[in-house]
This record gives sequence, C-alpha cells and structure tokens, in this order.
Amino acid sequence: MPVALLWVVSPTTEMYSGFGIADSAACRSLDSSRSASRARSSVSDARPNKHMKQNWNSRSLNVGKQKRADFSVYSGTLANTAEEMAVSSEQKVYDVVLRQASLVNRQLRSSGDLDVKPDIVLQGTLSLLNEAYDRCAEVCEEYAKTFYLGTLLMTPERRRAIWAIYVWCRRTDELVDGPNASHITPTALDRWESRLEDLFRGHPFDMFDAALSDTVVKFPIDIQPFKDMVEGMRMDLRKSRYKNFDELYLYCYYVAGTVGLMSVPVMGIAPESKATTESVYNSALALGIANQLTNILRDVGEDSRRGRIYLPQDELAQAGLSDEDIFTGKVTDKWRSFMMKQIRRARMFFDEAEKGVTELNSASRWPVWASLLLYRQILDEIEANDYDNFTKRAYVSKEKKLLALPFAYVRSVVGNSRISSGLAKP
Ligand SMILES: CC(C)=CCC/C(C)=C/CC/C(C)=C/CC/C(C)=C/[C@@H]1[C@@H](COP(=O)(O)OP(=O)(O)O)[C@]1(C)CC/C=C(\C)CC/C=C(\C)CCC=C(C)C
Ligand SMILES: [Mn+2]
Repeated sequence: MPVALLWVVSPTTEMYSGFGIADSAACRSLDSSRSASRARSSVSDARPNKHMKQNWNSRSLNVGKQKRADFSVYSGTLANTAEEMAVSSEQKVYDVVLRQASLVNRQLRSSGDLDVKPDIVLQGTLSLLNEAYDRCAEVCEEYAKTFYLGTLLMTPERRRAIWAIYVWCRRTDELVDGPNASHITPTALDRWESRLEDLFRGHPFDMFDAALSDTVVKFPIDIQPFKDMVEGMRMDLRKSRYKNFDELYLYCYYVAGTVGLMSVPVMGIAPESKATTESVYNSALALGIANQLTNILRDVGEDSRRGRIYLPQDELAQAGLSDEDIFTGKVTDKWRSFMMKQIRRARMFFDEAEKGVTELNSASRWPVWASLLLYRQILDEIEANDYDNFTKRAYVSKEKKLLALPFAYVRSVVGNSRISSGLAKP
C-alpha cells in the first residue's frame, strides 16, 4: 500500500501534519469564496417515480403512499428514529436520489453539458493543484489499474475529478479496513467528516483533499453522499450482522451507492439523453449496490474470519442456515441454493444499472461499462467455483479483464442495443 495512504488511518491529528506535501497554507489559499458561489437549486417534490416500482425485497411497496421526504434529515446523515424506521431503506435512499438529481438538474441540462468552471487560482497554487491531481492519479493507478485505464478516455477535467473522488473514497475505506483499523473510533470518523466539511468549504487539509476541494467547486457535487459514506463506515464499526435485506441495503447505499451519486455530476448526462436525471441517478445507485453485494458474496469466508456476516440473517434462517454454518464454511446444497438467490438479486441491480449507462456522456461510458462487466463477472466466477466462497476468492483473470475492455468500449459507442459478448447475461 502506498505510504501516502497509510498516514491517514491514524486517529491522531498529529499524524495529519506529517504528510509531506501538505502545505496547508498553500492549500488554504485556494479560493474558498468559490465554494460559496456554487449554485444550489432548490429541492424538488419527492414525487413517486417509476423507478421505485422495483422492490428488491419483493415486498409490495405502496409507492402512492410514499412518505414525503423530510429534507431536514439531509443536513446530517439519514435519520433513524422510530418514525423513520417505518420507512424502508429503499425509500429513504430514493429520497436522497431525488434530492441529488434535483440539485444537479439545472447544471447538467442547462448547456447540454457540464458547465466546468475555469481555474481562477494563482500560478503557484495551480501547479500545486496539478501535482495533487497527479498524486491522485498515481494512487488510482496503483489500486485500480483497469479502472484507471478506463478513465483515460474521459476528458482531462473529468478524469482528474474522478481520481480525486476515488482517492477520498479509498482513504475513507482504509480508515476501517486498513492496517490501523483497530485504532479507529467513531471520534476519528467524526474528525474525518469535519475535514470533509472543511474541504467543501475550500479549506483542504492536505494535497488529496485539495484535489477534491477543487473538484467540488468545478462540478455540481453535493456533500451528502460523502457524509453518507462516512456514516457507512460508522455502521461498519458498530455492526457485524444485518437482520434483513432492508438493513443491508442501507449499508450498501452508504458505502457504495454513494459512489454512484458522487460520480454522475462529473460524468455528465448525454445532451441527447431523454432519460430523467432521477432515473440516471437511480442506475448509478444500483451500480454501487450491485458492486457491493458482489463484494459481500465474494468475501463471505474472509469476512467471517473477521467475525462479520453481511448476509441477511432472516434469509439465512429461511434457508436453514446459521452463523455457525458460515463459520464452518461447508458448501452444501442449502448453501448453493441460498447463494443462487443472492446472486440473482445482485444481477437485478446490475440490470438496473445498465439502463443508465447509455444515458451518460459518451466519453464517460467506457469506464462505467468496464467496471460493470468486470464486477458482474465476479458473480459468474462464484458460480464457477461451485459457490465455494469460504475458501476460494472469486476473481476475474487478467485475460478475461482484457477481453472485457473492448466489449465495454463497443457497448459504450453503440448505445442501447445489446451485444452478445458472452459477458453480459441476457
Ligand atoms: C448511470 C450509471 C450507471 C453511472 C455510473 C455510476 C458509477 C460510476 C458508479 C460507481 C459504482 C462503484 C464503482 C461503486 C464502488 C462500490 C464499492 C466496491 C465500494 C467499496 C466499499 C467498501 O467495501 P468493502 O470494504 O467490503 O470492500 P473492499 O474489500 O475494501 O474492496 C468500497 C471499498 C468503498 C470505497 C469505494 C471506492 C474506493 C471506489 C470509488 C470509485 C470511484 C470514485 C470511481 C467510480 C467510477 C467508475 C467509472 C467506476
Ligand atoms: Mn474495504
């Protein structure tokens, strides 16, 4: 792991100052007034949307009675009061989707494309900023090579922004999953969140933060999905079991669906797209959820060795399985049939995500298709391993990854017509 990422996992603030290039004076000189000038459109009605129809829990969801969103909850994280408990996670998350979509709606559509704000910073700061983005690119290349290659097709502004977001997400995940994770407390996460607020106000702490600080000025990115990701990390600290899919869905939104919501304002919606902004956000959310469900299914053995079971407890029980069965890690027919259902659900989310990719700006589609095809193939590999995700880690071979890239490219240029690549499931 690069040293640059390691430092951040310390819960002590002293550690932060040890970061080589964190010339905070220079970082702070980034024009903070620009963030204040970021346009914010008002919240639109949280009207029911056709995309709510699909209910992953297969419970019937009365969309007509959908609770009107109480937007005060967005000033913090999603509320979880007794009253809120009556609202499903799907609805709560969908309210966030609606709000995010309405926030960017005008900016994304006004000129048919994103209105990237010009750099108005001084020369010295500009070169520091360039360096900051270069460091983000290095981290991204080191951690996610295929994805990094995909971003090279995007416009320079957009790919730099995606790298900055990637690095912030990676560092956030490292807090709870990295080598110093055992020292991480809710207070450390609170501090991380304060840093996030600072960088959104134009006061970045270090170089990586400076890149993101610049990104959120240039693109209509809202802080909420970032805050929600930190909340997901809090949840991961305090929880090692999920009662049902509703609970798991919320966790998946926090740690992964949020990534989709952060990325769409950068990727942009194609000017020729007839889709609603909400539906594109919904697909982006679905891709994050699909990826995280896939992660969970791939890592069952690994997670159980850390005492964690992310699978819905009620569904395990219905299948006649217990935590003990997971810890024992024996592939039985009960397990196979349980896994088949879980895989089917993850694929439904991938299908939902597919609908939106074509609506993105053409130059942004390739990395998204690549990530979708590659992640979805992990599910195929779990099947190929005869559902042994206790002792085997399903992975996509280098050859298959390479093969996926041209398919992803073709899909990104031909629009919606389905191509039989052998990669995408019908
Ligand atoms: C319309 C449409 C479909 C638009 C596309 C929207 C879009 C770009 C969605 C991206 C979805 C995505 C890549 C989600 C990431 C999901 C994920 C893997 C989350 C991981 C969380 C924690 O998991 P865990 O700890 O269980 O797993 P590990 O063992 O640690 O892997 C994360 C690790 C959270 C941190 C997420 C990242 C580091 C990825 C961030 C990625 C980006 C910002 C780039 C997204 C852009 C593209 C092109 C994929
Ligand atoms: Mn992780």
